[in-house]
Amino acid sequence: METVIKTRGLTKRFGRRTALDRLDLDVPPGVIVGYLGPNGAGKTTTIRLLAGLIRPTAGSAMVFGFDAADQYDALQRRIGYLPGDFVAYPDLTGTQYLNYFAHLYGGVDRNRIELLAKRFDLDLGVRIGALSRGNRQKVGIVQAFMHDPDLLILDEPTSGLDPLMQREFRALLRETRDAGRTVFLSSHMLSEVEAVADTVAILRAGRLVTVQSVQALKDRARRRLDLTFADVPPAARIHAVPGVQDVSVDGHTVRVTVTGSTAELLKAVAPYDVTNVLSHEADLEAAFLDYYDGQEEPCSATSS
Ligand SMILES: Nc1ncnc2c1ncn2[C@@H]1O[C@H](COP(=O)(O)OP(=O)(O)OP(=O)(O)O)[C@@H](O)[C@H]1O
Repeated sequence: METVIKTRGLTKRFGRRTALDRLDLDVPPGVIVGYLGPNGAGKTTTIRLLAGLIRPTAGSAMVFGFDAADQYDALQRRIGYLPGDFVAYPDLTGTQYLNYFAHLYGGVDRNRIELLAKRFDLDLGVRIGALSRGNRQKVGIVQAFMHDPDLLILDEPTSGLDPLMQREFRALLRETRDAGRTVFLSSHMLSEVEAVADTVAILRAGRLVTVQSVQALKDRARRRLDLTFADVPPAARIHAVPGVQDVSVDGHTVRVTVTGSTAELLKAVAPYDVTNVLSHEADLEAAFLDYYDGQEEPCSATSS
């Protein structure tokens, strides 16, 4: 299977500042990758490298087997790019602006433009300068998707969109993925990508910290459990179970926090006549913040 994005030792320095440090990343076709990291982590730098807008200081970024920095012409039609700071010519209407890009792409199905605009409730007859920030962002979204590219590279795509439009946008991403396209989107908010991404790659201070499936991230996240017993077991018995923390007893109910699988805990308490188990949502945010704030060390992970 053709690898869509393949970076090796991809590095970008601005003067003495290393914005991106030896990134090794493989993205297969037909997935949505959420590229996450705190402000200044290097997300936009990576995206600009992949879109061929800046040249790496070292290493390489290959997209569909072409060098993103040197062979952009071969890639232009296959990539849909939405910059984080989308600005368009304010004096043009949406239609004029999109027609201009459609021409650059060598022609685009007008119907598709109309459908996308309608879907996002965007009036293409209005001058871009007169649109609200969210509506300008929608022009950028239509521009990125209108030529039905094989790869979407989207920098903070939902910024400025209201919740209804964010939901519509997520639906569009899923359809795009289900049609076999690949989506690479950056965000600094886990909640934004959790709902839609198959894989998350987490970047911190220019280094890739981890690449894993959203499911794997959930599986290793902390989860709160309330266990109710007819016959409460000794707290020490529960404390002894690997991954268990924060044990508190309230009458017949024992509250615990478990990291990873809850199977060991359930096995350990089985002899004590459990009458009820209440499992709260896994705290994905906490697992994610561990990566953000340096609890988890960087690795040179490669996704598959
Ligand atoms: N053109 C530039 N000149 C100098 N430094 C830059 C330039 N572009 C980025 N940087 C620096 O590189 C680092 C990474 O920036 P980048 O914009 O890639 O981060 P980011 O993860 O996209 O952050 P944010 O979430 O705030 O958008 C930052 O320290 C930034 O100041």
